[in-house]
Amino acid sequence: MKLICAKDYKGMCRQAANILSAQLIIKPDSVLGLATGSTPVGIYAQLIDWYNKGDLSFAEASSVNLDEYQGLAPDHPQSYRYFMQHHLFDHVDMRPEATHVPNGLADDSDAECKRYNQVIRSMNGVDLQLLGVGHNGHIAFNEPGEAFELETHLVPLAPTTVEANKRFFDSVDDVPTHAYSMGVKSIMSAKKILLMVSGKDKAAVLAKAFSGPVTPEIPASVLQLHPNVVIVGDHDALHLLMEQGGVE
Ligand SMILES: N[C@@H]1[C@@H](O)[C@H](O)[C@@H](COP(=O)(O)O)O[C@@H]1O
Repeated sequence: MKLICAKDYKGMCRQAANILSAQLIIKPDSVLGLATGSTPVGIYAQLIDWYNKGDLSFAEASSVNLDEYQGLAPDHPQSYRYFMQHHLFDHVDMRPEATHVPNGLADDSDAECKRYNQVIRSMNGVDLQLLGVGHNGHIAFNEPGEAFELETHLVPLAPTTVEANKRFFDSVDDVPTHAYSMGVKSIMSAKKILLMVSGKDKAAVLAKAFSGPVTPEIPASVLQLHPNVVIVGDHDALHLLMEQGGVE
């Protein structure tokens, strides 16, 4: 596990964008596992900037997103499909048919999970998986207590996750109660994982995840078992983990 500590959010986004763009330069047809949330907004902005300067192309790449709220249409401003269009896809040369996000409006949730697993399998593995972490240690929408062997599944969101995400909606009642999420097993099959963490409020969970035991109660702790993880964060998020010496 490698730890990169930047002084602030801007610096960490630049470092993370360096890693993702190096991946695309070395392997232009990379399969990128992409994430949503407020943390990755800055890496996408940096990548768009480099794309506009002609330094980067997504033309041969494809992508698979971690999750999507059940019940939200792709053009709903809080859907993760909308987020990806708005923060990345609409601004770069990624082929629209090469971008994949679960369908929040699927009638049959079991069939949608199977379809999405099939999409992931047909891509022969994710080359680089971008990840954030929730305050309770969730990765994608894998909430505490969920089995590590799950692939894409429908998740009832933890009350703390609904609470944390209500800032994006008009009221807490508008936050969907369920989401489609890649499972821990799908995430762990990526060849490389780039975990981004920012802010003081993530410091405690990060330290628990990487200097404590591997346990489904803190889903991010499973990343200790992955052979190729880079954590990129700002000092606010990483200082506790570094003090505890949790990462060699
Ligand atoms: N499903 C997403 C996660 O993929 C994300 O990592 C988490 C943290 O988001 P933020 O980066 O806004 O703190 O929020 C959501 O629950």
